[in-house]
Amino acid sequence: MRIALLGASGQVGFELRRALAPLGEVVVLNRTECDLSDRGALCRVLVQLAPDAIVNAAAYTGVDDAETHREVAFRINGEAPGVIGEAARETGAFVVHYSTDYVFSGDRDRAYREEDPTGPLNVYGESKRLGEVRLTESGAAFYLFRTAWVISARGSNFLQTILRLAAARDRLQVVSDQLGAPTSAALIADVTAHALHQRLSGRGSAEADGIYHLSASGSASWFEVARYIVETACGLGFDLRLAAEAIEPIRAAEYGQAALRPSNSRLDTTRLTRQFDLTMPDWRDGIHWALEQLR
Ligand SMILES: NC(=O)C1=CN([C@@H]2O[C@H](COP(=O)(O)OP(=O)(O)OC[C@H]3O[C@@H](n4cnc5c(N)ncnc54)[C@H](OP(=O)(O)O)[C@@H]3O)[C@@H](O)[C@H]2O)C=CC1
Ligand SMILES: Cc1cn([C@H]2C[C@H](O)[C@@H](COP(=O)(O)OP(=O)(O)O[C@H]3O[C@@H](C)C(=O)[C@@H](O)[C@H]3O)O2)c(=O)[nH]c1=O
Ligand SMILES: [Mg+2]
Repeated sequence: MRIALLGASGQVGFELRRALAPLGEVVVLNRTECDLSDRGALCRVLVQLAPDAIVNAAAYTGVDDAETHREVAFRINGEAPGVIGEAARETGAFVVHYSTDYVFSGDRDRAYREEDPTGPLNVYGESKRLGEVRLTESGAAFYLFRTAWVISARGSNFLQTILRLAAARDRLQVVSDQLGAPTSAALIADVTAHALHQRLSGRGSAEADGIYHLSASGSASWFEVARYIVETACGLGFDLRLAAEAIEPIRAAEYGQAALRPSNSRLDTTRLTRQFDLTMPDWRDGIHWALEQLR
């Protein structure tokens, strides 16, 4: 079994290197070998390698930056998944790709299901939605995992940002009108490996290919998540200036960022847990684990 891995230096990609290793030979294709913004090179490298599976964890993830870098975000997040899909169809490879809660507008009052209509509020979300469409249209066999609020002990994410700010400041304002479930990169990688192993070993059927929502269970606002991070870090002995009680809730409109974000980012994981016989752990477990790793 040969698996081509794109985006191995990212949060999810790093964990995938570990999680996919028992499935076979993992061929890491970094940006110099395989730039997702170079259509021709991407297709050529993948066709030449002819792997059994292509796992694409590479993406343009700067949500605010994407507002002013629309073209590059669309090339990497929108067009590249189509190119990967075409190469996969040509060589018979199975594709794993990732998308985001930001494909939704967030105006529903329940967790989003796979078939709910999309309606991105920002350029990043629009570009990721185009990637979903392009991969689907390519005719390749795929799992597309929509995840949300990725955290990890490495890389750039909300957990790292809050720890950095908590070490330097004694007051912090965090938005309390956006709900979701922080999901650890390790969980995403482990679920991917489990699902891919079933599919490639012939125990998973092609009828179950397609889109799955993959997030930790439970939900909270960014404000509640920030308080949990600081409380837990203090309990684990981190040296922080900021006390959890000194974090104040504010509304997103007051915080003011370049890109709009959905107020409801909750994903319904019923399809995933039923299909692969899984239980999604609470979001707090992922944060706790990442903090223990950092300690
Ligand atoms: N982060 C989050 O909160 C969420 C992420 N997702 C999705 O999950 C997936 C993984 O995200 P995450 O691990 O957080 O991403 P990261 O931002 O941590 O990593 C992105 C990866 O993509 C690579 N990359 C970026 N541009 C290119 C390019 N032009 N050619 C080749 N490689 C490139 C980066 O390489 P380099 O190191 O060289 O820059 C890096 O390895 C993505 O599809 C993302 O959209 C979904 C929901 C939430
Ligand atoms: C650091 C900070 C953030 N915030 C807010 C801003 C924002 O609404 C929220 C989270 O901040 P971030 O910059 O981490 O959010 P963001 O980069 O939008 O995170 C998103 O990334 C992309 C890639 C995804 O796909 C999404 O699932 C989601 O994880 O917290 C505060 O209110 N105060 C603060 O001090
Ligand atoms: Mg960000």
